[in-house]
Order: sequence, then structure tokens, then C-alpha cells
Amino acid sequence: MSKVSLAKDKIKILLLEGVHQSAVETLKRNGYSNIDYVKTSLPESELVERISDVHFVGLRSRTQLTEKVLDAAQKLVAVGCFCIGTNQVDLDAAKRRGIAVFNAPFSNTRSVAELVLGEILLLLRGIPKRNAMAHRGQWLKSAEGSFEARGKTLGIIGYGHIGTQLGIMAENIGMQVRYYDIEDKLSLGNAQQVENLTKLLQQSDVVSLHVPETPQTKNLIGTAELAVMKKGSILINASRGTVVDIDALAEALEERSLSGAAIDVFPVEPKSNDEEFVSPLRQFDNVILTPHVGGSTQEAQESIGVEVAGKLAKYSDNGSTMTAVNFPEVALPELANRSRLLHIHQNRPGVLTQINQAFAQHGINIAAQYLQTDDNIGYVVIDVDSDHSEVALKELSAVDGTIRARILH
Ligand SMILES: NC(=O)C1=CN([C@@H]2O[C@H](COP(=O)(O)OP(=O)(O)OC[C@H]3O[C@@H](n4cnc5c(N)ncnc54)[C@H](O)[C@@H]3O)[C@@H](O)[C@H]2O)C=CC1
Ligand SMILES: O=C(O)C(=O)COP(=O)(O)O
Repeated sequence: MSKVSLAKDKIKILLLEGVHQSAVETLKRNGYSNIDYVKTSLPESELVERISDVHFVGLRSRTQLTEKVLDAAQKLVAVGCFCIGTNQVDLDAAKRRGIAVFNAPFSNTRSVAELVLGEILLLLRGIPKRNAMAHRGQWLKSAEGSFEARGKTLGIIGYGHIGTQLGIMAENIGMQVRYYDIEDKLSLGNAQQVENLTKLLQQSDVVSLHVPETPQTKNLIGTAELAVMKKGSILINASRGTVVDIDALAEALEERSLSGAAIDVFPVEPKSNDEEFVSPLRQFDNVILTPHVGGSTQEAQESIGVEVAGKLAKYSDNGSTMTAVNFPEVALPELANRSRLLHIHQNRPGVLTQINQAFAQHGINIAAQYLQTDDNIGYVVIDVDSDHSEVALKELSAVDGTIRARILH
């Protein structure tokens, strides 16, 4: 259990993976100046050391925030994922320690959709192969294996923020859009939801994956799925590397049952730009290989920086957990002329009663109280007169089931 009540310049922030400077500027604008900025991700052993006195950490998809790292992060209040995916963070372990995790759920989605659209056009024309050959001095001027996108069927797996935008853009160049999703979705434009994955794979000239990394999406596309895809069709994966069985894909490309692929994410990705990229797909000229850059545009990175840094500052300043991915969401008004106590506890019966009784015993008047719970934890926010704040924090911290208590003035 930890108690936190710190001046802003004592709040230590570690930003990893070269997040955009807009993050630093946003934090500074909100009064946070104690920022350690690192351009790369850090291996577990180094992270364990660097994170020990840090209150807020910011990272992208490369940094693995494992339970071991969280154990070392004794002062950590919140994590900012400056990206969409949060699979690199042990979300449950963070929650059990009262650490809120935030992300940027849509700031880079347009960038991914644009990249995929470009890849569709290039792959349908056989450009990756012609390009590779031209670099080797070979001239492959022919229309063989070259097609327009107009009239072709695009099958989108995972019709969320990225899948829907891709669908709209693809319709604009005359493609027919079908999609498969585990949820019933509102079809945009003329897109049609297909009831199962097999049907989608059988009908599509191009298949593009836009699902999150979950146990259900692991090897979603393997030998059996590749076998039902149309002969000569195209597979695109800019979601997560675990979603496609890469050896099965290599086999399908070897047998020429697919005409090409574009892969941005891999089961194992180099930890830094200095490490060699190893993949059985390197041998194929008809495969576009990109180093996990789907969301890496200046526009996306700048807006992610502002968004996620803003969420961290807001949680630190006012306690709002809106859009947290692992935490009960509490929306809070600005704090005026009072102190605000933030209490994260195990969700078991009687915690609120204990708090209210302790406050009543000490004559602490509760000006406002907000509570949200999920199956595991509860998050209660209590505004009190500033005169009572220190004793209130002491009482709160003594409540059975307390994970963490914090005070804002
Ligand atoms: N390559 C890159 O740089 C980037 C990759 N991504 C990846 O793309 C993923 C998707 O991003 P968004 O569209 O923003 O997410 P989203 O959450 O808006 O949409 C995901 C969709 O997939 C569906 N889904 C989940 N499990 C499924 C399953 N087993 N089968 C079929 N559908 C399933 C969901 O119902 C949802 O509609 C992210 O989770 C992230 O891993 C995101 C941004 C950049
Ligand atoms: O937003 C995501 O989930 C991504 O995959 C992008 O990750 P990145 O910020 O490029 O490491």
C-alpha cells in the first residue's frame, strides 16, 4: 500500500521509445518538469532499475511491462501507452497494484488505414516484385498478375476504428467491402458483415487483419485459413504479429496459393533499430515487409503525444480515470478550494462503510463522493475541506483492503 501526496516537481515521469515531443510539451504545460526522456525501449533488467522511483511511465508497443517490472515500480501511479495496443502491459497485474493504464485509442488509426490502402493497390499490381526485380536490373514489363482494385472484394477482419476507415477508403476506389467481426457492427457505406471467418476468406480478393492481440486472435490465420482463401489472393497484417502463423504464410507463398502479402507486425520483432530483422518472409519479393510503422506518422505521433500525456496529467491533477483500459472509469469535476482523496481498494463488501464510519468519527465532512468498481477493485474519490485532508488520508490508508491512497490539493 502506498500513500502519495507530492508537489508536481517531485513527480517523476519516465518517457520511453522516443514518444513525440508533444508529450513532453503537454506535460510541461501542465506543470510537470521532472521528465526522463529515453529514445529507445529498455530491456527488462534495465527497466526494473530505472522504474523504481518513477510515478508515471510512458511507452509504445515495444516495452514489455511485465509483473516483474511492476513489482519493481513501487511508486508507479499510472502507465501511458502512446499507441493503441496495450498487450505489452500486464494489465491485470497493474490493476491489482492500483496502477491505471491509459492509451490513445484512435489517434493513429487513419495512418494504419492509409498504409494498408496503399499496400492493397501496390500488391494488386504486383509492384513489390517488379520493384525488387528492377533494383536488381531486371525489367518485368507485363500486365500479367496486375489488376485494378475497382470491383475487387476486400475482406476486413476486425471492423473497429481501423477496419471501418479502411472500408470507407476502399469503397471510394470502387472495392466491395465485406467484414467479419465477433461483434455485430454498424456497416458503414455499403459494407456487408459476413457471419463467419471462413466465408469471408472464401469471398475476398484481399484480406486485411485489424484485430487486437487476444488469446482468441492468436494464429487466427494459419494453414487451414490460408487454404480456404481464394487462389491468388492477398493477405495484409498490420494488427499484431501473433495473429498470423508466419510459417504457414511462408508455405502458402512458396506454393503460390497467395499472390502476395504485406506484413507490418511479427511474432518476434527486433528490440531496436540496430538488431537484425529475422523472418522466413525475407525471401519473397512479392511480400511488402515494413518494420511496424503502421501508426508511425508525424501526424499520429504528435496527436498521440498530446492525448496520452494529457490523460496522465489529468489523472495526476484531478483523479479522472476516463478511458483507462484496466480501471473503473470515474469522471470528475475540477477541484475548487478543497482537497481530493483518491482511494483504490480491493472490491470487497464493507470498504465504503469503513471509510464513511472513520470519517464520521473524526468529524470529516464529505463534500462529494464518487465511486466506481469492477470485479476486482473499487475506486472512490472523496472531496473534503482542506483542513481535514491529512487526517482523512491517514484514515483512508488504514482501511482494510486499501491498495493505494493519494491526495490532491
Ligand atoms: N501496425 C501498427 O502500427 C498498429 C497496429 N494496431 C493494431 O491494430 C489493432 C486494431 O486497432 P483498432 O481498429 O483501433 O481496434 P478496435 O478495438 O477499434 O477494433 C478491433 C475490432 O476487432 C474485433 N475483434 C476482436 N477480436 C476479434 C476476433 N477474434 N475476430 C474478429 N474480430 C475481432 C473487435 O470487435 C473490434 O471491432 C490494435 O489492437 C493494434 O493491435 C493499431 C495501431 C497501429
Ligand atoms: O498503436 C499500436 O498499437 C501500434 O502498434 C503502434 O505501435 P508503436 O507506437 O508504433 O510502437
